Amino acid sequence: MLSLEQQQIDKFVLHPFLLLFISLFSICFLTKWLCKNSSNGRLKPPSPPRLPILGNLHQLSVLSHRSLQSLGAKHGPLMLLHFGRKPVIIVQSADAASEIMKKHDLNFADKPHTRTIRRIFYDLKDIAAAPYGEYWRKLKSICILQLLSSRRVQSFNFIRDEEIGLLMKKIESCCSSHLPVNLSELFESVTNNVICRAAFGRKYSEGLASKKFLMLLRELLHLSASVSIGEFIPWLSWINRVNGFDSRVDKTVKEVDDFLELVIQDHLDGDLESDGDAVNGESRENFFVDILLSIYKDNSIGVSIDKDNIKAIILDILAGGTDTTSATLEWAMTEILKHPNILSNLQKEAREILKDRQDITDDDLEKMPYLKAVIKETLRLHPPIPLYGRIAREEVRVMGYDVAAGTMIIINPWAIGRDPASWEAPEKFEPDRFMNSLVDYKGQDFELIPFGAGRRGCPGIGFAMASVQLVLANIVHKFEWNSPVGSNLEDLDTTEQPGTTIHRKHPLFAVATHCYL
Ligand code: HEM
Repeated sequence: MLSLEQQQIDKFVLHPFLLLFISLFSICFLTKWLCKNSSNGRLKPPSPPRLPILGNLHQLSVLSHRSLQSLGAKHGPLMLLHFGRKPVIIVQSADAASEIMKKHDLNFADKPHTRTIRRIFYDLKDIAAAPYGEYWRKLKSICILQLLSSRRVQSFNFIRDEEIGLLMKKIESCCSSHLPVNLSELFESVTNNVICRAAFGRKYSEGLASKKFLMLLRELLHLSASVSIGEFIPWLSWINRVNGFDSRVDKTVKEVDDFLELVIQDHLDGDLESDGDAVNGESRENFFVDILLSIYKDNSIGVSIDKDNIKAIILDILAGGTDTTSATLEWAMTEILKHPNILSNLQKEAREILKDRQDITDDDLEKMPYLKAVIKETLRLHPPIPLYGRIAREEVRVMGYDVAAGTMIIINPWAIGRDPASWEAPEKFEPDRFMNSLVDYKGQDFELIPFGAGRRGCPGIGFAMASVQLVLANIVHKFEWNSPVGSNLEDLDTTEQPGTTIHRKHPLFAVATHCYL
């Protein structure tokens, strides 16, 4: 007789036929899984099922960073999608981003572009879309060493001071008439004025011709952000010809080119001083157009640059620097107003440093760690460019998966900034998390990469941050803030407007209740 114990053990001892069946079933399952995830012996990243023709395009909403985050939660931080038939790898964790932009940075140093980007940026003669190579290297070094070096950024301090002074006056006049301030509009205009004065030596915000240029710039940004279905499903390219998109691009490109041609000619002829908004007495060799023209004239960098190169670089700087900076200000102020304790911490920090002084200097900013923490927290939760791309130049293995040459890579800094694997309470706006932390946004810490990283990382961080810090410090120091009648600051709407740069859907209005000017 078998003991009860022995009988129970026997229940778990498998019959040899059952064992064989389970082994065969496992081998079949494994082979099927491997076949699905590999081709020609290559192991592909996990991938959601796709539709014929569309691939995974139907799974993307207009706020693609959000749809990709949800898909990534199911399929992992490195995921393969298909846009039409085009394979696209989505990167959504700090580790995966570090593999792309640190370990294999050289291999992923090419940038994707659309047909519209090629048209707008003079056949990729700019910096941001230029293919990796000698030409891009030379332009990037002009950008880092000459246009956007910290010395050059400092040399524009007087422009920032003047423009922020004007901004304060506009807010003050709303304050005395108890009118709500359209902060979104003011942020757009101050960042535009600063960048135009640095680029051209004058601003383009007043007068008919200037306003037209601003509208053109807005249209250009809008068009360059539009990705048509024909990019991924080539036989549908005709749609853009029929719906008027192509002719809209042609018209805007022509008008922007005419405008830039005039600006360049003015600078070549030395006509700048005749303009009403010209910077009085400021040495002209500081402005971006003049620096580029002197390189063009002496042919001093080893590759020749022509007028189209200059126009493309200037457009890059205007397109890449204006919208992103104003979006950062908009989101920072939205979060500050939503969190009254953060506003009062910022005011306390500024007022303790300034005592009875009114004007904030660069030295004061150095002593404002809480302000810097608020800006980092803003860029973590609201990176202005929530998705940016790279192209694999050669086949390479990333996190154990094979990535074929030519594959497009999309990095999602928005999802990475909210990844619970990197951040505690990721959805909360808590600047204090940065107070005793060395994590920074300069491209070394892959959990916070709003400016990208590696060779193609943003060269404009110093330029952008100089304005963001000074505007925010002044706004919180010089005014008390409240919500417009009938609304509550804590309930401020944070809906996003789709685009390459993510702004608020609705402009940010607030009431400046007390002014310390
Ligand atoms: C808050 C403001 C800004 C943000 C969030 C931002 C973000 C970015 C990002 C994500 C990239 C792509 C990085 C990559 O692929 O790794 C980039 C590239 C670039 N940015 Fe910025 N940017 C800002 C301000 C500026 C400013 C003020 C300028 C110039 C005045 C500028 C000029 C450029 C240029 C020229 C590139 C192309 C670099 C290359 O391809 O090598 N950016 N930026």
